[in-house]
Amino acid sequence: MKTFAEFGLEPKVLQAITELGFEESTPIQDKSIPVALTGRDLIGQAQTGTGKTAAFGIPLINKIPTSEDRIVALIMTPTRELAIQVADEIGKLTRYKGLRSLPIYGGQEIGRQIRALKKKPQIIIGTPGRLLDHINRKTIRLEDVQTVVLDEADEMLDMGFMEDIQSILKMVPEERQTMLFSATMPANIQKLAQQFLKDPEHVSVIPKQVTAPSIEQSYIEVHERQKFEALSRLLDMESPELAIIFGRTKRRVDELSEALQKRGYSADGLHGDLSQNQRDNVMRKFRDGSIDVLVATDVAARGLDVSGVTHVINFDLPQDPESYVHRIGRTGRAGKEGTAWSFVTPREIDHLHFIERITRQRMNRKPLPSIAEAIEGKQRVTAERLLEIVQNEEFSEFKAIAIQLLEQYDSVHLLAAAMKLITGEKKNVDIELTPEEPLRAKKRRPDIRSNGRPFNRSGSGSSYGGNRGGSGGGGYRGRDDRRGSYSGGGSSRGGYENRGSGSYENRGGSGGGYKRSSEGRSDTRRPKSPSEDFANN
Ligand SMILES: Nc1ncnc2c1ncn2[C@@H]1O[C@H](COP(=O)(O)OP(=O)(O)OP(=O)(O)O)[C@@H](O)[C@H]1O
Ligand SMILES: [Mg+2]
Repeated sequence: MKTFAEFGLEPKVLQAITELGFEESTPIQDKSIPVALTGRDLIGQAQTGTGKTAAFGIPLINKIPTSEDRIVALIMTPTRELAIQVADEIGKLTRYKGLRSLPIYGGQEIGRQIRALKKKPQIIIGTPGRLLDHINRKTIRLEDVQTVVLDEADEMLDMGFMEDIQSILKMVPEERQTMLFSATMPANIQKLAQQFLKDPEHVSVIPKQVTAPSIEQSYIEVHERQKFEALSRLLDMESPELAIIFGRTKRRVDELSEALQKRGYSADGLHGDLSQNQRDNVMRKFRDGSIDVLVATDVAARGLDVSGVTHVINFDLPQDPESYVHRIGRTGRAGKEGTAWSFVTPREIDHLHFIERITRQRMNRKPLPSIAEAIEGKQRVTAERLLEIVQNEEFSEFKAIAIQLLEQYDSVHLLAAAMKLITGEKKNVDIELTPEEPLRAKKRRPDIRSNGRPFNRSGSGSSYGGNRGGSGGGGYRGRDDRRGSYSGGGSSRGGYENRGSGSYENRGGSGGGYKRSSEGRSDTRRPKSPSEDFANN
């Protein structure tokens, strides 16, 4: 890995990077920053949590002159929360350079955005719907834009933003640099790339598995009606620092977060039907730790970076392997460890294996946590809290009473009673959730080995289309075959580039591949469109 000083960046940008605490570049930064600095178009793919934001943010910021007072850079994201977060990171990176950046997203009062736009930001980070709104009102002009970034490009397509993106990019001069970034690059991205990118360089840092290696992945087979009990035992057993629980629908998220609150967990829900104020509040509480469980639809699956998320739980399995990859990628970020659990109903086992095959990562099968394990987990947390106080806090005002009590009672008895008090009783409330239909495995099983179309890797320097691989090779090999990791084990060539054909991101095309067209989807899939979970972007 390189130090950032080796990229020849402006001192003020370097200073901001140092302040963020980044010592070395991550593999995707290593590969894409030099390419992006030349002004070339770029398609960047790397696992979740490996610093793609800075990979496009740093070169973008580096090239904007401080004297600039027009909008010269545009970053698009699929969700509002992600726009806010990316704007925040860009803000930190421009701190010493003194550029102005502004998030523009649906749900926020437009007048407020118009006032902020009068301060002449050079960088806009927005969701497509609201951006178009401003373009139509002529409160945003894109005729001077020189750099466009589509973060989570595949998700924007999946959400039906293709037309919006087309309309937006028509307003941007053709002489520009365009970059696409995501951890997953399904085949439909080619259409977007062909239309909007010029001879892009493919920068891919993906080892055999597209999921981040630092995430331990397990599943529990449960019946639909056992799920809530399983969840509460799992939370007790594991005692996450922060956890994100994904549910399939908004109703599910509402019911689940309410149920968790009733049982005494500090939880709240996030989905697209909440007002933006509510959404902001929930995210703020989760980021500052005033709640420790975030229950969410896939609106939270992409890009969100909250430090301290130790656990991701798929209360309901996601429909798409991509979604699985992104959901679990909310943990195990920036080289940290993470744990992902998925609940699978007996009828969904095939679907789980399908996800395993596509992601080339086997999940460990685990039994339903027992009541004893749940209790043990809670006791462990109590003991930790107690020791924390013993070691780090002042409690001398309690000593007199402690001595008095010890004269009358046995110390083990006393301590056990105190622990019982701290742990608290589990609130015994009956919980009933509306059952969700099981997901069904695809009718036509895609065989990822027979449809190999390797990406051109970084350095080969050409676009999609050429370089088609044959079939065979590169099949699923199980979890012991991990190669290459974020924390830098193994060289990037050996680790990331020598996959056989048939890799995850190259499905699609004709025959047998994992398709994203509607015919390929199970009919239980809920439509995902801007009007659904991501309303009013
Ligand atoms: N060079 C670096 N050194 C240390 N930490 C870094 C570095 N670059 C980025 N990070 C941190 O890593 C975390 C993940 O970065 P980021 O959100 O950009 O990941 P990502 O690749 O975009 O993930 P996703 O696919 O989930 O969107 C952030 O907290 C970021 O500040
Ligand atoms: Mg990201």
